[in-house]
Amino acid sequence: MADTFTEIVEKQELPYALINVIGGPDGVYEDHIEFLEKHLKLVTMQEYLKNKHVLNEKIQAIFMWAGKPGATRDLLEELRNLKVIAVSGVGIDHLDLELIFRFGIRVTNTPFEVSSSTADIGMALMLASARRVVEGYQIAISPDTKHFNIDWLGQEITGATLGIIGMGRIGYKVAQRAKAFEMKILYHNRNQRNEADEQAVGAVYCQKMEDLLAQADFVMLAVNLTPQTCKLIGRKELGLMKPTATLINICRGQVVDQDALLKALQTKTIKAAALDVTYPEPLPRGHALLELKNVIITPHIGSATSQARRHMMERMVESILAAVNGLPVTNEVHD
Ligand SMILES: O=C(O)C(=O)CO
Repeated sequence: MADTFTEIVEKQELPYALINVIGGPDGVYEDHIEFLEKHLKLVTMQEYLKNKHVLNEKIQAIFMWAGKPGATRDLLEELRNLKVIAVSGVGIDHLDLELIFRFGIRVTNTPFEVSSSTADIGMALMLASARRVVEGYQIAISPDTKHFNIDWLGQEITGATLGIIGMGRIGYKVAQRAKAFEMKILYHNRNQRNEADEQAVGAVYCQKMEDLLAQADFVMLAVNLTPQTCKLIGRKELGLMKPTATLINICRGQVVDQDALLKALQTKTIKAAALDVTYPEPLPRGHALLELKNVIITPHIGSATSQARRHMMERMVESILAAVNGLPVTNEVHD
C-alpha cells in the first residue's frame, strides 16, 4: 500500500464495519478479531439492530463473511453512508449486484485467496472418488470386516483424461496440479487461454463442451454461477459422458441439474460423482444422492483452510480501507 494511503488510514477514526456475529457457524472467526479490530470498528448485527439510529450514519462497510449479513434492500436503504461490501470468497451469486450498484456501493471479493484451496479440494475429491477412499475407510473401520478383499479396485488418475469446465483461476490451478499427476488435460472456457498458459500445463482447448464431455474420464466443474451456467450440466450433457466417467463439482450446486445427475448415477449413465457443492446445502437428510455408493459429498469446503480464510479476511480489510478512502480496490467486482 502506498504511503499516502497508510497515512490516511492512520489519521482517521476506524471505519465502522457491520459483521454478522463473532464465532459460531455464521460468524467471523474469533482468531481474526484482533487483526480486524486493529483496522475496523466492528459492529455485530445484534448491536446494529439495538442502535440503528446512531449506526445507520456511521457504518461504511459490510464485512460479509460466508454470505452474512446479507445485503437486503432494507439494509441498503438504512445504511446511508455505506461505501463497500467486502465479500469473502470468490462466488458473488448470492448478491443482487444490480440493486447494490444502484445504491452506488462498491463490491469486492477474494478470488486469489481461495484459488489454491479450492483447486486442492477438486484434486482431493477426484482422488478420493477414483481410489474409493471413503468406501475404503468404511471397510477399514467396519466391525464386519474380517479380511481385506484384493479384488476391491479403484481407478488410476495417472494417464487419465481430465476435462476442466471453467478455466479461470481455480480451473487453471487444477490443471497445474493435474499435470503433476501426468493427466491429459482438456478444457472448455468462454475464452481460450493464451498459448503460453496452455503449454505450461499441457491443456488442450475444446471450443465445444460436448467434445470434452465425450472424451474425459473426469469432468471437473469450476465455473462461476451465472444465468448462463445454471444447469449447464443436465441430462443431455451427462448422456454425452463416458459410462466410466466421474463428475466433480467444486463451484456451485446449481451448475448441475441435480435430478438429472441422480438419474445418471442410478442408471450408471456415468460412473460416479464427487461434489463439494449441492443445492440446497446441506442436502435434506434421506436425499437419494446421500444414499448412493458412487457419490461422495463434502460440505462446501473449497476455501476451508486456515491459510485461505486468514488471507481472505486480510484482503477484505485491505479492500474496505481502500474503498472507504475512495482508492482503487484490488478485487473490485464490476457489473
Ligand atoms: O469462494 C467461494 O465462493 C467458494 O465457494 C469456495 O469454495
